[in-house]
Amino acid sequence: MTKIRVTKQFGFEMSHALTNYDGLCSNIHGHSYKLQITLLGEPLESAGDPKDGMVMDFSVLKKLVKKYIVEPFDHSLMINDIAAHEKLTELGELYRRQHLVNFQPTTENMVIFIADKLKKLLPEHLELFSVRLYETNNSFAEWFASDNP
Ligand SMILES: Nc1nc2c(c(=O)[nH]1)N=C([C@H](O)[C@H](O)COP(=O)(O)OP(=O)(O)OP(=O)(O)O)CN2
Ligand SMILES: [Zn+2]
Repeated sequence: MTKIRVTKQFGFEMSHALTNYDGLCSNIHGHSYKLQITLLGEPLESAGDPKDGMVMDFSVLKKLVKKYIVEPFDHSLMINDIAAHEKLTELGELYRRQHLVNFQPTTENMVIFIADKLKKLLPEHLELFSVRLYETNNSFAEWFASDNP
């Protein structure tokens, strides 16, 4: 059987701040993130099956990633919870979409977070091959399953 990689691309708008960072990104600012999810698997060989010829139906992958990643992240603020907690909780009461996370919200840490989440949600016969996240047009981080056995 032949293994094939399939990729679906997504976008979301999110703001963040890099707490204690030694530059402008220590301030709250936003990005138009571009996310690419790649799965590895064998195309189904089952004549007559609605999913014949597919590793995973792109529309099923879209629903999954939108529900668990894109929709919660879109138009939200992600902040490291080592930052002033009380003030952030107050802010959260004013603005609902706030993620207090136990990591610095860099592109690197976000791909780790996204990969960990998606691995648990995929059907067993499919492997999450890679996650690529663009923070700007010129900067991205990638997670590869092969680098993290
Ligand atoms: N290794 C990382 N370095 C930086 C990250 C990161 O996630 N990983 N993030 C930032 C900031 O969030 C910042 O918004 C991006 O930094 P910078 O490249 O300086 O931003 P620009 O808008 O100048 O990006 P261009 O692509 O060059 O237009 C900082 N570093
Ligand atoms: Zn940034």
